[in-house]
Amino acid sequence: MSDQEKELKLLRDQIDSIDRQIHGLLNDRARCAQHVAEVKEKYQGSKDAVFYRPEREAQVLRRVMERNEGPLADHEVARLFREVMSVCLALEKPMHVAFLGPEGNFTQQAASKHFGHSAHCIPFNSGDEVFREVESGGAHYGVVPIENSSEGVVSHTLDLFKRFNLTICGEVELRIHHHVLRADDLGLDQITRIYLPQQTLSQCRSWLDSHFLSAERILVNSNAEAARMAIKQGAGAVAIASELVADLYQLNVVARNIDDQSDNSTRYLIIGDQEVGESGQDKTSILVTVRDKSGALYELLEHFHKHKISLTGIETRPANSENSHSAFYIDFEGHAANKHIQKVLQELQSETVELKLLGSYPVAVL
Ligand SMILES: C=C(O[C@@H]1C=C(C(=O)O)C=C[C@H]1O)C(=O)O
Repeated sequence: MSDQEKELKLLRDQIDSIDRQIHGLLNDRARCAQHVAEVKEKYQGSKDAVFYRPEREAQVLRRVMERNEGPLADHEVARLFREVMSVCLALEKPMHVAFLGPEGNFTQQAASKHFGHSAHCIPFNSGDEVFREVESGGAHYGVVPIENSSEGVVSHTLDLFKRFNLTICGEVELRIHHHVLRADDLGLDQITRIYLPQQTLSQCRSWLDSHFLSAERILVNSNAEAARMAIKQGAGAVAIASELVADLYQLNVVARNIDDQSDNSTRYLIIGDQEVGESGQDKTSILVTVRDKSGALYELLEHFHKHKISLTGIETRPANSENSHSAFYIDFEGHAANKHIQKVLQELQSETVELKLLGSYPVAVL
């Protein structure tokens, strides 16, 4: 055995022994999670037991990142623990998660990022269908896009909260990376047709203008459909889509990260029908309807200012009523169980036409 082989053997023996310990500890953890499930069932009943606890998962992930001393990067260890919790939760109860499809899109990536790969994620054709599936109990949770950093708010998603009585249980932030994909191996040569959905065009327009101004742009319903069309049309056709779509359809990535904003990202909401406890770093979302009058928004926001509560987002939506009312979706820091926040909610309640608490949930960790 050479010196190198001897040194490698010693290190690999060490790795084998560490793997045995990790393996044993993982199964110890899984057994604990099974016991947790038994306790939940014992006290809540097997029909009403709430297995997924977003606040606890956020705390576990935050703690993992805080105590991490490397050499593994914080987000890498957190990603590993995300998957460990995902398999443990699946042992307690396999999670069914509805997402705004089709398969392979960024919302699916957001769902996997949030729930890990042991959750069973099912695509639906519209936000309405996702909400309906969760409301009817067909899925435990749903994942829908709410805001993109370059395109702004997805107002259709916001409006669904008026129609459905579901709560927000969490949020996910996903970095969006678009690539140029094609079936042949011509690289960036001879591109005549580009298949892409409208929102992808909005996010990559400058890059496409400067590289392929003369190529025809054909709008399709999703990045996955763009890939299918690029394959079907063959020579000269490319799709703009994600790495996941490239893998799914076995396409070559011929240009990477063509997003006009290098930090292009989308925020997604996790919807469900449970109240989430405090995690220590939470957000609350409400929908308020007020009578139209000058200074109405000012008066509304005054309450937050008075109690020193930071807003993280506000959107105006038509209130959909014959009276002259305006509706606002407001996100702010803090949990509804907090006395401070309860004060503001009480004040708003007495001054608004309607106040709907959409939920308090942990600030996105990963
Ligand atoms: C184990 C629990 O159930 C689930 C699994 C978790 C985990 O694996 O750490 C954490 C929270 C829950 O989603 C728990 O509630 O503590």
